Amino acid sequence: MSTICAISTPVAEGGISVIRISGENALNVAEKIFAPHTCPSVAGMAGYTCAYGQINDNGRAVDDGVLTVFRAPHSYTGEDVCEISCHGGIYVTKRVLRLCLENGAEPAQAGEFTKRAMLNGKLSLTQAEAVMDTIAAQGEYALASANLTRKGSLFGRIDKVTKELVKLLGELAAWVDYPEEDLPAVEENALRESLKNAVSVTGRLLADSDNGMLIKNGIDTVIAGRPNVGKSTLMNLLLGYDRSIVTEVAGTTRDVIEESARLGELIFRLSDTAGIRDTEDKVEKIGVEMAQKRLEECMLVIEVFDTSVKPDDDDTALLEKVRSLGKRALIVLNKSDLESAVGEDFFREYCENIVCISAKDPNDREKIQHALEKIFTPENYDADSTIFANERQRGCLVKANKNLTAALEALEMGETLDAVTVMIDYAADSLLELTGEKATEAVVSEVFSKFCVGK
Ligand SMILES: Nc1nc2c(c(=O)[nH]1)N(C=O)[C@@H](CNc1ccc(C(=O)N[C@@H](CCC(=O)O)C(=O)O)cc1)CN2
Ligand SMILES: Nc1nc2c(ncn2[C@@H]2O[C@H](COP(=O)(O)OP(=O)(O)OP(=O)(O)O)[C@@H](O)[C@H]2O)c(=O)[nH]1
Ligand SMILES: [Mg+2]
Repeated sequence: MSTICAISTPVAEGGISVIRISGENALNVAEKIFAPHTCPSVAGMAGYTCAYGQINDNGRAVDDGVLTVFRAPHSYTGEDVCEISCHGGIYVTKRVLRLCLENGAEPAQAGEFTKRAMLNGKLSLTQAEAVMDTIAAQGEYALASANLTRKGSLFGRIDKVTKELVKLLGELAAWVDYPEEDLPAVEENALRESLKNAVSVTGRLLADSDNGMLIKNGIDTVIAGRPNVGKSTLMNLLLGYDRSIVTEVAGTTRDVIEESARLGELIFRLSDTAGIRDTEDKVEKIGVEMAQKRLEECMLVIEVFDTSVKPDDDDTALLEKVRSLGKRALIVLNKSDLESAVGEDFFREYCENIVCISAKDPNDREKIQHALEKIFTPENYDADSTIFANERQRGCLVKANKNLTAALEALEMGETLDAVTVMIDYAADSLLELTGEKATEAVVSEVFSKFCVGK
């Protein structure tokens, strides 16, 4: 395999930059451009050692720097790796990269270091994806999840099910192909139990993947309520700046206003919507329809009520709708600075998460944060098992889960074992694609194309 090189730090001015070289010629390339001061030769350097020295272009000094050596197979990629850290100027960094290219290394493709790590058995495909999640993580939960997956927790869970399915397939194949042999008959009960277990594990992973996506992309949240209750005021409070227009006119917000807010460790993708009510106004009507649609799609509803007036039919309709959709919800009883016309009790039967605030009071932002953290605490969604699924992994899981469910049904209906076998086969394939053990070149390329060069 060729020897590749790339700048592995951001191409921006900084303290130092790292140029990474990987492949069987890595030490030869480094030898040609780096003259160590602190040891006799690059070729003599052991793995996990470094040297201070001079970076040279045909004997002309380019910079002084530090060379770190990793010896195959003990490196990130599993190959010989040399890392040159030079001063962190954009020009000098690119100059060192060019030197590497002129001395026998080839430019790395996006994600190629990690791809090689995978090809050399250092990482599974899901672990490689977790490397990317680690880089993208913007908070403690996201980092913890990515770390779990990188350490192999997702791979381990899938691998266990896959191994069982493959074993099952082996037994089924032997039984179907050589019925005359005196093989132990496939025990239908045992088969059913294995399938049930596989359905449940994949189902559980799918449920967890929602949480993974939620931590990664932000919680898709709709702020709903009838006109004038203070939805836009609340939106602005959560954002910390005035994004939505606030007026005393009912029907002010007509479009869906979307913006991300970070509260503690959680990121919320907030949508401020038009107040839901019957209206003849053409524009407002469209806004109300959009609000209803978003309400059905979202992951969390913040239901806002004006407690200075008695709840009306629109309020009750919203409470009932959210309850019947089974959404995670927070009830915000707003305008607590005014005299109250309705008690908390009225709302409690609809949802247990209730908070009383005045959206005009900046101090009350914290109350909302605490209430939301309670809904999304790690205990409430089992952060330990949170799997950082992305769309690709999710797609594979959905396929596997569907086929396993179908196989189980077929078995219950008394279909032939041939038919059942085909479905288990599909399911196993999807799981092997998930972990990368049987992913096509196209799938692997797609995954790594999302990486940056130098990773
Ligand atoms: N300078 C530097 N820092 C870095 C990286 C790097 O490539 N270079 N990494 C790049 O992302 C991450 C660390 N990744 C690494 C993963 C494995 C090995 C390694 O030497 N593995 C050996 C030993 C394993 C063991 O004993 O636990 C091996 O696999 O045999 C090194 C770095 C983060 N920091
Ligand atoms: N006294 C008091 N007034 C508030 C509070 N929150 C919002 N308001 C006022 O209520 C009025 C309506 O606020 P908005 O935030 O525009 O209400 P909305 O729910 O977005 O209304 P629409 O966009 O029309 O659906 C404005 O005059 C706000 O200043 C509060 O906590 N206390
Ligand atoms: Mg509004």
